[in-house]
Amino acid sequence: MSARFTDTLREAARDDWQAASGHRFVTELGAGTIAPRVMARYLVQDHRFLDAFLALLGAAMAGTDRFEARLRLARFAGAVAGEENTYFERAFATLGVTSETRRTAPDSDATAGFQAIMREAAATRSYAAALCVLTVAEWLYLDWASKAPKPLPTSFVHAEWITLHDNPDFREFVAFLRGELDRVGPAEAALCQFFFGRAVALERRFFDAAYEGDGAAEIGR
Ligand SMILES: Cc1ncc(C[n+]2csc(CCO)c2C)c(N)n1
Repeated sequence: MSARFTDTLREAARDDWQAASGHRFVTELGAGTIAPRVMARYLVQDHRFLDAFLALLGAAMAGTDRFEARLRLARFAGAVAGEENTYFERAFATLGVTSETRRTAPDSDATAGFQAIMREAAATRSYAAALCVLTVAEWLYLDWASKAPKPLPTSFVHAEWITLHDNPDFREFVAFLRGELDRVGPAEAALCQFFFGRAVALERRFFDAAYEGDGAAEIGR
């Protein structure tokens, strides 16, 4: 039996995939030992990621050839715009991240890189290219979150960031994205490799960035 197209893409990006899904950030999050300033720095950047992510979801919604897929993407967009946003607000309040910090902290290179690749994927007007970046962002998060140790850490800031990415709805959405990419990707295989591989490398860098920048502008001091 031949491998699924999405398995082939992941295999080609294996080093970065494993480095990201087994990252120090993931281990410390699961153990509940992550430094509050690291978590704060990560979430400030991730909230910006979410904005470009929704724009990319819109591009996929516009680009798909199937009504069923458009509905599924639209439902997900609604869920993201609702629930996850309240997580960020509650987490920022608990971590003492002010609106001033959220506004003025500069984009990390990884954040800028993600915003660029999401814009680039949207600009190709290729449903497959948009799906590649979306699939990496969801599937890689499901991968590490589903391997988190139980019981979950006691703080909602940690536990909810895990359960947001490891629950039946999310699992089903990843399965949907992979199915779509398996369906439309092979016709644009080179383009897919290009976007998928770079997106995985950016996920790794995004976690790295949470541990960088302990300079004067550090969040949480
Ligand atoms: C760098 C980074 N990569 C992937 C995700 C995962 N993710 C992005 S948007 C979204 C939908 C709402 O849960 C999910 C799961 C993230 N948060 N940050």
